[in-house]
Amino acid sequence: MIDKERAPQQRSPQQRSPQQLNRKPEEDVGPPVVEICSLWTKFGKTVIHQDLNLEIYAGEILSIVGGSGTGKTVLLRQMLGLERPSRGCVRVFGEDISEAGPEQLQRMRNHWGMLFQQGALYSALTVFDNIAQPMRELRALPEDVIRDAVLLKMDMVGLGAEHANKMPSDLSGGMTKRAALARALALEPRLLFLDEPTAGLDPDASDAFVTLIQALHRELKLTVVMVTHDLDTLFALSSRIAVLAEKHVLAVGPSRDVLRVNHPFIKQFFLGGRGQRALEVLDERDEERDEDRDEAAEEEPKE
Ligand SMILES: Nc1ncnc2c1ncn2[C@@H]1O[C@H](COP(=O)(O)OP(=O)(O)OP(=O)(O)O)[C@@H](O)[C@H]1O
Repeated sequence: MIDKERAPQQRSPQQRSPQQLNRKPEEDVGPPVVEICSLWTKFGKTVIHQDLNLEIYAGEILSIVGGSGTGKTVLLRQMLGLERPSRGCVRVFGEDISEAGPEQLQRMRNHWGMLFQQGALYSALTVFDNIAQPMRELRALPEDVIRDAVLLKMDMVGLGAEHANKMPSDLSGGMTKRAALARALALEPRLLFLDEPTAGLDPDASDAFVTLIQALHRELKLTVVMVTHDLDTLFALSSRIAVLAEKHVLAVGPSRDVLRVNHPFIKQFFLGGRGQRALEVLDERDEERDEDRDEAAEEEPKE
């Protein structure tokens, strides 16, 4: 039987053209932490991903953007081993998660944290028990060690110990995100997945949460994979942006390079009013960085 998807097909010029932008990080970052190769996802006859490739490197914050229904969440779930692709590989820390059995999957899951947009916390458990839960599941740590670790994680995300016995329903939106982040960091992962981390937060809480993620990324040397629609969050955090369109990664690279790609979705997504405002923030950040660099150069002793 002929596999229609593998057989040569008539394609539009746009599909035939090479990927418009595929930029790796500039510095030498070693092998990818996540590698997605030739991935296809089909639900019935509907093709969501078609020959999709993406590599995510240690220490970067890689953001995935795309129109509604382009398969961002499905891709994230495939990286987490919650769904299997129809075809292709999803390697995380060098192991093919799409081939992994239940035990291997459980072991692999201990190496990453996930902040879900919805259902971030178990509503019937206190903040403390929510954060302790991944540690308790290991069945290897004594309760006093778990207690100290939970309080440390709470401190890391800016949640005072006085919130430990609160129920999730007693927390503000920002505090709920912080508690969920503390839980995602419970097992000291090297890789963190964020699904719409600032969704539902007011602008101040959103800015504060972005600042927290920046600090944790830097201090814990995390690799972060994020899905977000929010341009402020996107530009503030991303080392690189991967744009999902036409069933594959249309462009991947630093924000400025992606913005230059001439594609209708990219123009519409980034260059409307919201995009202009976010770009101004990016410009300000670049200027501040240049000024810091100039100051540092002036302070350096001359030989
Ligand atoms: N288990 C499933 N069975 C059938 N179709 C599914 C399944 N999961 C996802 N889909 C479909 O796959 C497509 C991609 O879904 P996905 O949730 O990944 O999109 P998305 O890019 O995250 O969209 P949004 O930005 O709106 O959240 C959608 O059309 C969705 O209806």
